[in-house]
Amino acid sequence: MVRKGWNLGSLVCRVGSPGFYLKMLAQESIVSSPGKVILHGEHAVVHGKVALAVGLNLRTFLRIRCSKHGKVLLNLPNLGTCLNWEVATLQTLKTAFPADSDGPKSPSPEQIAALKVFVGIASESADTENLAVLAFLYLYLSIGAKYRALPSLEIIVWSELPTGAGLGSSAAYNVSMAAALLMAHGAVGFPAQEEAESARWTAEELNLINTWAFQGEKIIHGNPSGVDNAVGTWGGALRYHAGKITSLERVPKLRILLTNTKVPRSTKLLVAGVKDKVLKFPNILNPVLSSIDAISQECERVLKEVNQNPSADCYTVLEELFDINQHHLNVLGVGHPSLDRLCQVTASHGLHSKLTGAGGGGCGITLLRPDVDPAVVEAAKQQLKACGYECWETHIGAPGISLHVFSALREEVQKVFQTFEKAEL
Ligand SMILES: Nc1ncnc2c1ncn2[C@@H]1O[C@H](COP(=O)(O)OP(=O)(O)OP(=O)(O)O)[C@@H](O)[C@H]1O
Ligand SMILES: C[C@@](O)(CCO)CC(=O)[O-]
Ligand SMILES: [Mg+2]
Repeated sequence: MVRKGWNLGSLVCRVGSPGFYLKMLAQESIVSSPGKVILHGEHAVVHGKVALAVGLNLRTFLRIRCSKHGKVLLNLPNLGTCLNWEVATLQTLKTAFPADSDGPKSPSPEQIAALKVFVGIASESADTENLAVLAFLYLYLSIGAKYRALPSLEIIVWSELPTGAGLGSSAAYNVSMAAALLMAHGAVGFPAQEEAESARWTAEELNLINTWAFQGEKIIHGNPSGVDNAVGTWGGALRYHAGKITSLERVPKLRILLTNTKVPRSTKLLVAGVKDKVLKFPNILNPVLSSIDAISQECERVLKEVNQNPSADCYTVLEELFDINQHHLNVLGVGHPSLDRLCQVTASHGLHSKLTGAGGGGCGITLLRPDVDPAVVEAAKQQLKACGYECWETHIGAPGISLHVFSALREEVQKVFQTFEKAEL
């Protein structure tokens, strides 16, 4: 099957032909993955409960160039980080990443320790920004061990998402990285360009991308459920339950006001805190997790009803579910005064909010009814901005991992990559 997939001159070549991968070594590709909003189920989903999550119309873009200069360049402008290594130096880590015929595996403590020593990160460091470098190295070396090659690469990752704010920035990073590295090894092909600006992979290839991305999330989240990388891979609206992913068909175009409290926090530490609390108070908190599970399932039922015959009662139920879940998340210990303030401000305008993602600061979501008075929304936004928060209306259901033709990217995104065109090795 002849496919296009190139940004430069739309090189046309036959996937799988010997010349195909040689051309890959000289060319570049740009992929992107969406952020996400969890409607219900954050934290409970780590403990086997149902979560409902949707793709967000803010994306992380990754440009990969295979080259022959014998180096690996990792440029992360959102973190102000730009690192490069000789491939020969990375080869020294092969002992921790032996050739492996199996598929994706969880990072071992020994591999993490070896990577931390290699990068020079103190073992007890909780600095989440370093985790991006560890996640990249883990994926580069593990996928290289699987496909028996450590290619010379230049990778730049740039995101529209606020990092560490609960919108799945780590998952969008890991999904984009997994897709790009698998492409570099020819483990996933170049999808037919259905639309001018992006293209998508087969179900089997998406599963492979998602499974590798999940390994990267284990480095950044510690004990992730997998819901975030699932949304980053498939996009749309998903029901996630213990690894089972169900696309929610025809989810209504819920109007959501997204608010970033800008309070930094670490998903890894928040997830670990909830686990410790559940272990300490199982009889108190397991019922809370079960109640959140029921909230997710009731929300799913109501969303279907909204589709069939939208009524005011449906939105009243959705608002009540937001309120109940927010209280449960406070009980789990992942609330924050900034999120309480967000809920109070919107409640004073008759709107209902809850945190989204790991909590502890970061982002909250406010449900907007289709017939809400725009003046009410504007008044709430002004008051939230006066709190120092950033808020914007968004729509949900963005597409998952996609391959882009450079010329079809939004000009702003093109400019970002052109800015780094001359990245020094
Ligand atoms: N564009 C990016 N460039 C480099 N690293 C990134 C980028 N986006 C996310 N990361 C990595 O992910 C970390 C944030 O992940 P974390 O899981 O704590 O927050 P989140 O994914 O935004 O929120 P949540 O997991 O609650 O949805 C950053 O500290 C960084 O290590
Ligand atoms: C808090 C959590 O449930 C969602 C973070 O976006 C963690 C996870 O599921 O990996
Ligand atoms: Mg994350």
